[in-house]
Amino acid sequence: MEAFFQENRDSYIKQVATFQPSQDQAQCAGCESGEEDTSIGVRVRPLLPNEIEDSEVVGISVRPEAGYADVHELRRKINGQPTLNSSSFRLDKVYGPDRTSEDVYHGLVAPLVPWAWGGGISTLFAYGQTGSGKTYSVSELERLAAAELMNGNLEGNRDVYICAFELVGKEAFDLLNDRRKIVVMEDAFGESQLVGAVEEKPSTAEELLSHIERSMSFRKTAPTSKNDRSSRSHAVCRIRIANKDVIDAPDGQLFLVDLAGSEVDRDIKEHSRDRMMETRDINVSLSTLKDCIRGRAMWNMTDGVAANKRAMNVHVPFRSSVLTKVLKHVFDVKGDRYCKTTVLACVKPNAADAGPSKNTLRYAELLRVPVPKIKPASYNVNIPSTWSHHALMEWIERNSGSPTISSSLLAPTENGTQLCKLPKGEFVSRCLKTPNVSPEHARAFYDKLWRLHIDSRTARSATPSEVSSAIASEDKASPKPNVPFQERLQPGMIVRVKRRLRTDFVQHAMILCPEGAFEKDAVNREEMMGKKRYVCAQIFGAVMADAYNLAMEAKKVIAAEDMEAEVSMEWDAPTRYWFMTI
Ligand SMILES: Nc1ncnc2c1ncn2[C@@H]1O[C@H](COP(=O)(O)OP(=O)(O)OP(=O)(O)O)[C@@H](O)[C@H]1O
Repeated sequence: MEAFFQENRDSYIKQVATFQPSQDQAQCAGCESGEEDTSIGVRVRPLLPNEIEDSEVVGISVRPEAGYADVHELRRKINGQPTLNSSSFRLDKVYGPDRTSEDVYHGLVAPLVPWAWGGGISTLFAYGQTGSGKTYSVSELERLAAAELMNGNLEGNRDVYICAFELVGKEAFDLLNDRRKIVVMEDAFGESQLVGAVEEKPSTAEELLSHIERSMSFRKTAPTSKNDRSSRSHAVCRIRIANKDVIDAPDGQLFLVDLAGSEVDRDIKEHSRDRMMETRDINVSLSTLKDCIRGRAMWNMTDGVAANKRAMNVHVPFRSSVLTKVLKHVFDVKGDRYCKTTVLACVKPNAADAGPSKNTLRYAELLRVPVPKIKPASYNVNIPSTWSHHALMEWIERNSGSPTISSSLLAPTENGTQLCKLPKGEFVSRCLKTPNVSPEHARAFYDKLWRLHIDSRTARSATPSEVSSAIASEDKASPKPNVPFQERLQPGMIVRVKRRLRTDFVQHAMILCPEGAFEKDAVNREEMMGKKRYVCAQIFGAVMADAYNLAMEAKKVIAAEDMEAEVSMEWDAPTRYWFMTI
């Protein structure tokens, strides 16, 4: 085949230069977009000086406006004549050899940084054939992301932490600590932890970059037939961002993952047994990763509604490889945090590598989950995902308590779905921009919207009357607002206890009955003591922020004078916790 290619080289170059896509592809430009939280792009690197010296031929062309990359192969017809066989692949973003890393960053990667800064989880994966430019691209993109994170243009006070590790087979090694072995474990809350990993806390972009560069120098490399310094591991750089303004907000996380290069069978024939096993492990984990990214994108697309038949068929096998286990929170559909994921497929431009490039692009195309053309659901006051920007503004103005949270500061452009996806830290920070809004108020309002959203998702299969009655009961006004608090005390009421009685955990209690209610002389006893006392069940703070446990077994007698205010809490069946309402 090599001889056949060389004989027809000039004709091949001419045909590639005059390649015309089919009419329907040319017209398809912009008609279909991928799932908005997952974007897939491709970068074709330029021919390298040594490849130009060897007179290698370019076999990939790009059509960035239409979103296509075309791979051209020379085939022999049955009559022995050469013919051009072109395969076209559609992606969200396409970058040709003349595009810079800055172009790739601004077009594809930039949204990940503010998302993580606001408390969300963002992940960039770069994958492709060995020698296709993954490490080159990821290190450039890391440099640009580090500059944006640390240049002080992003709003709010944050602490930035970095850790870097590589995954080789089933093992993990710390790239910031002399490649010491670390252990990936799932903790009691089901979160993946890196036991023994060193985390650095840089305070400038230069410091952050120097940690990234140091980690790269420890990475395991080996020569392959396509790259003298091929990375034989998946390198993961995790930048954790702690919100100093909203202490209990979950940390934002930015993962930058440079995946090990995939090799095709013909390139691994010369490998030793160990190298063959290593390559097999890499290919298996890449295949699992594909299933996970695609499964998660499909789940997001269905908005997690289990009643939806499509969602029930979604399987995300994140436990099948160490790589996806480490990134569990990105793929676990039971997690309650929205994630942004970007995949950069890297390909070589060489005609000789058309086969592997087609594999990379086919894989990339598979990750794209086209958005089905569904008629948007009509507006429903109880379903935030149906709210337009205007309806959302009105809802915020009416339901955010006192003082009213400014809707234009909280949701300047968002609609209901977008606001529900906003990470908690970002939501609370935006609320705090309204003067006199306290962090507790902001958090309670976040919980109110989130609960409405969860209720609307779980109750979509219920009848409309069931849904509206469940939600209406949440917004009930206090029945006797003008009667003094001490005179309204009654069983079932939740109260805040005065500071002097509080322990670290107990600030609230539910009144069960007057003290001695079951004794014959109950009334006399109350009169004798001259003050009302109640048997109360204590309410403890739960592990989740703003959540509480009612401990019926932990009873305490509390005098009415030691109770300072009524507190409104709601029972949340899905989480089995009590939550404070406004
Ligand atoms: N966009 C680009 N512009 C210029 N040179 C590039 C570009 N992308 C990659 N290169 C060069 O191509 C070579 C291979 O790139 P790199 O090592 O990043 O490949 P890789 O995909 O990470 O390979 P492996 O999987 O084997 O580690 C390097 O010499 C790199 O400098």
